[in-house]
Amino acid sequence: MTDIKALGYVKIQTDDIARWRTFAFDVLGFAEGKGPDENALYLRMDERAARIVVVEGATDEIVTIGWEVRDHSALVRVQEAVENAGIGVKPLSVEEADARRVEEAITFQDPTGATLEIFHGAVLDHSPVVTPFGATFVTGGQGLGHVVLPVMDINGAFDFYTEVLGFLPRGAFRIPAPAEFGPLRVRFMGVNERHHSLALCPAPHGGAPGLVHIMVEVETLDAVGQALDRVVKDGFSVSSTLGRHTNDKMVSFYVRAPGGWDVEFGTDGTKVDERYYSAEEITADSYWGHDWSGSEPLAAM
Ligand SMILES: Cc1ccc(O)c(O)c1CC[C@@H]1C(=O)CC[C@]2(C)C(=O)CC[C@@H]12
Ligand SMILES: [Fe+2]
Repeated sequence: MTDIKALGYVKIQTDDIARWRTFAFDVLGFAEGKGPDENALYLRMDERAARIVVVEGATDEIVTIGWEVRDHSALVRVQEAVENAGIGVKPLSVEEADARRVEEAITFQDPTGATLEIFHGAVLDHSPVVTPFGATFVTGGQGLGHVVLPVMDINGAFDFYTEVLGFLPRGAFRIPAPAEFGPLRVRFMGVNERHHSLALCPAPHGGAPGLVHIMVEVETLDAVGQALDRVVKDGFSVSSTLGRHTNDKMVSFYVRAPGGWDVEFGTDGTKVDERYYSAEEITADSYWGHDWSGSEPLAAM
């Protein structure tokens, strides 16, 4: 089993922090947290000080993906595995760990070029999680949600995540491609009961934003529908209509975030019990819905 327990946090950079503030708090309905950077947005979903941190910058991109381990020993084991794979690992300084509200973290680049941080000892904020529209986010042992990364060499990246970091394959979705590419598959991977905490999507990756989407889950269908109402009312672009996925059974919609990637906002995801699970290949992304025809092209990926 992997030492990685969950998707812990993500840090995002945007060149339009004002639009992101509206998107995060007035539209999606995250709770507003506090943190060391006065200009950053701290999106709270639960007792963690922040699950999503949005910082101002010249470009729109994913800055870092934080994966959580149980404790110091687990962190050392992950570090050894990554170094044995020939990848350089750097410990974060005490100041850097403090800023992330974790006890200890290491950082390195994954084969897709994404900056990963492995951490333990998340610092909690015990003040009530007051979301502006009353939604409750589903986190806990299932972590923040999931991230989908674009990757040119899907097979190399999949091998790294499964063999070096110990992610569990949670099925695939074969996508049409010319024969010379060989079979191309979106690969789903999990580390806990959430069906997938990570998916790798065969796609050109020319740099920023380096992200296809981030999924967050709420407890009720009403909270999803109400968020979709606010998305439309505030003029954000719906990338995909409401639908139910065939693998994680989640009912979700996708909205274009400022920065040219999507937020998937869903509910009713299934929980995987590893004792009885084997990875399967889906042949449709959804039972119904998920019409992508209105989607704006992804930013320079
Ligand atoms: C198929 C699927 C199952 C569960 C998910 O959480 C989920 O996001 C998906 C869709 C994955 C993938 C994507 O995000 C980018 C656009 C893609 C490639 C499609 O056009 C179909 C599958 C989509
Ligand atoms: Fe997704």
